[in-house]
Amino acid sequence: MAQYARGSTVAVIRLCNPPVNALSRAVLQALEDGLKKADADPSVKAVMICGENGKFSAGADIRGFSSPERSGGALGPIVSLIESSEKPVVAAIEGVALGGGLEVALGCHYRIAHMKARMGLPEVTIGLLPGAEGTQRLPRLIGVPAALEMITTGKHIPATEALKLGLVDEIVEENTIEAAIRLANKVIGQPLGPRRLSLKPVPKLPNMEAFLDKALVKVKKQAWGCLAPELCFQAVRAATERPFAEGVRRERELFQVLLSSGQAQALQYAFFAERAVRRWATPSGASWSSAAPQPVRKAAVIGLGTMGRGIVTCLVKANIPLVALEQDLENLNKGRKAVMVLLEREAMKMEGGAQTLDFHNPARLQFTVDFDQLRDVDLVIEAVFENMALKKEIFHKLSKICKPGALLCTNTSALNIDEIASATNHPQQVIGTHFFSPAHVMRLLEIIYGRHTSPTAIATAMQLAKALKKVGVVVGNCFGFVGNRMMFPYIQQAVFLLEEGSRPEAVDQVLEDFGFKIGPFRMSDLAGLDVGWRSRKDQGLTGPSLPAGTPARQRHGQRYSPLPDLLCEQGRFGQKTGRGWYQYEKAGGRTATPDPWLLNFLSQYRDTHGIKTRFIDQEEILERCLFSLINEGFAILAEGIASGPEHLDVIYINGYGWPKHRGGPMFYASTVGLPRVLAKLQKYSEAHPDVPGLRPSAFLKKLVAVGNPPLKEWMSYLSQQSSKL
Ligand SMILES: CCCCCCCC/C=C\C=C\CC(=O)SCCNC(=O)CCNC(=O)[C@H](O)C(C)(C)COP(=O)(O)OP(=O)(O)OC[C@H]1O[C@@H](n2cnc3c(N)ncnc32)[C@H](O)[C@@H]1OP(=O)(O)O
Repeated sequence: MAQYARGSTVAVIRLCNPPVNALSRAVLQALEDGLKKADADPSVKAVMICGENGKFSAGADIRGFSSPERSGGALGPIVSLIESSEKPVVAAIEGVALGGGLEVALGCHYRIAHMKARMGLPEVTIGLLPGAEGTQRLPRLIGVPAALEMITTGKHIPATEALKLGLVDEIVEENTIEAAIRLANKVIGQPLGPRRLSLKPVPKLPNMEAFLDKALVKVKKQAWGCLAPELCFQAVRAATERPFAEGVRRERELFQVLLSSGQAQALQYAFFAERAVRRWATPSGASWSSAAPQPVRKAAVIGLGTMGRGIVTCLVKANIPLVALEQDLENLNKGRKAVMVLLEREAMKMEGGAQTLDFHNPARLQFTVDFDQLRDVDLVIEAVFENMALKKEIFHKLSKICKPGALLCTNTSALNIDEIASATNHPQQVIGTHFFSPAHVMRLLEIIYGRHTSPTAIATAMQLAKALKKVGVVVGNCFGFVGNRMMFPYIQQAVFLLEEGSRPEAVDQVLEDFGFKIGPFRMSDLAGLDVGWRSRKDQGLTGPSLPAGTPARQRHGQRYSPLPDLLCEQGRFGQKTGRGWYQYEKAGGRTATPDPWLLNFLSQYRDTHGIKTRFIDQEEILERCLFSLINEGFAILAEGIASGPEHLDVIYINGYGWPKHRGGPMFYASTVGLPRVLAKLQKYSEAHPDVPGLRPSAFLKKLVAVGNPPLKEWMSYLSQQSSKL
């Protein structure tokens, strides 16, 4: 809704639709009614538009785009109505003015913003473009380069930057509403023509064509298979080439293309999925609604290897006082230097912003080898080597040293949280916090509760994720948790495809064309093949503990590929050694080129094992890799390891480079259609009966049997008893 109130000369229209004043159909109707009322009232000389509860508006109601009665359609004409008003209209921007909200403000003749307000046209991030004439008005107001940047990236800009760009006329530190009413009174009677953006020309650039050509290259490069950025670009280009009305027509055409694209639906699903995972729950009944976090006033990180360094950097950025601990002075000094380099870099990126990094102050960041320094911390994140015995030793020590109630987190990517917790006297305070490398960059934090983890511990870890500006996803305890567990069959299929006749670059290409930033072999080379090798040795799948006489390509009666082990035995660990699935210019090099040695090696391997090489097409590569990953996802859901498909999707988008415009693996499966996923898995499983990862999960079969219900109904088909937790 929108409330209409009339002062002595200025009518106030207040958008109200909590929590963010999204522009629903009802809000738009009320806005239009208010404008018409103000127009018809001779005592009203000016109009002020603002939002309730200190927020202007977060734009169109995103849920409306996927509902049969779409909400966005009516906005463009209302923005025109505002602009054509014969009485001055002032926008009072507090909190956020985003998307359609900013487009409303662009229709106003004047814009005044609070210092702390943020503005942006983030439609591109949900697969759309500003469809209420914003792509035509913004370039006229702030020029093509700045408008293009805002529209194609969707970034939010602070009020101070908006003022510099000319997006707002004034910023205030105190009462924005009063300031806007003062401004409205001041401009009564002044000519409105120059204030109507649709009448202004787009500011010229010395070489507009060359600028646009260059900008398009940049947009395409950043878009990575996503349609919206390029169509946003085309809409802005139309503003530079056509009169306003024609530009608006073009904007509408392009908007329609995006609206009906699967990508917009996937991105909007991802938007809500990211919010849905904040409402965590466990099978035992603990949940976000009843658990309260405990404060984290001081934290500690143990281990300053690659992960620990990134974690320290995140905590410092979140302004949490911190103790960083290493086992000896040599490692401490090495770690400290590396942390300082990261922090200096971060500080440079933040230069000019409101926040500064305080990392030279020992009261905020202390380096030590003394466990006693951990006595007063509220939370510890252990980030040492992935070794159970070592982790247990550390947790045993922590349990004795840390104050009662301190949260004990382990950064592990696969190890059993319950076993680690068993080394302490406080298993309820032990929780897994799986960071992704580089930890100060990647948004995902997988939060793993064990059998005894308390709801308070989960709530505190979720609160920590928020403080670190990460997406926390709560999952149950099993080998590899959610992300890596789903990754195992995907990688396994990729390797089996090599055995059968494919090449690393062919497999990578298919998955990169699908939208992954990096295919499975390039990814393994980047992460280091030795990591998986060590884990397989610990599991007794390879190495000295493998019983004599074990068949080379079979473990526990299932198909096994020793290819990655054989590469490791040759010292081919990936980028770090300059050789892996690819060859690199040098050890530590990053440019992967196909390696003739590997092709020769694969061909010998096939000969040794009597494997007949066959041509494998792109469809098979894609389906075997993705459907086995998705299949594992269904098993995870059925076991109650995650409480919904959204959790798996958020994990994959934020931690594993899954293309967001495809909505995550489970959403993707729903778009492919579960009957098709099932049929393909059945086909591949028949061809490879010794590969359990291709055997369709019972839950997938059940969903197909009940008629392929929409994703949001999947979990209702699981009985309570099916959860193994
Ligand atoms: C029929 C054919 C028509 C053809 C012509 C078409 C013409 C189209 C015209 C206009 C088009 C306009 C396009 C748009 O405006 S699209 C929307 C653009 N806006 C956004 O993308 C903003 C999204 N929101 C955010 O970035 C954040 O939510 C923010 C506002 C910054 C607040 O962040 P925070 O404080 O962290 O809070 P939450 O993110 O948790 O949000 C709180 C709850 O509000 C819900 N929310 C937020 N924004 C929207 C929205 N725009 N629509 C619906 N709901 C929204 C959010 O989901 C949270 O609720 P919940 O936790 O229940 O999920």
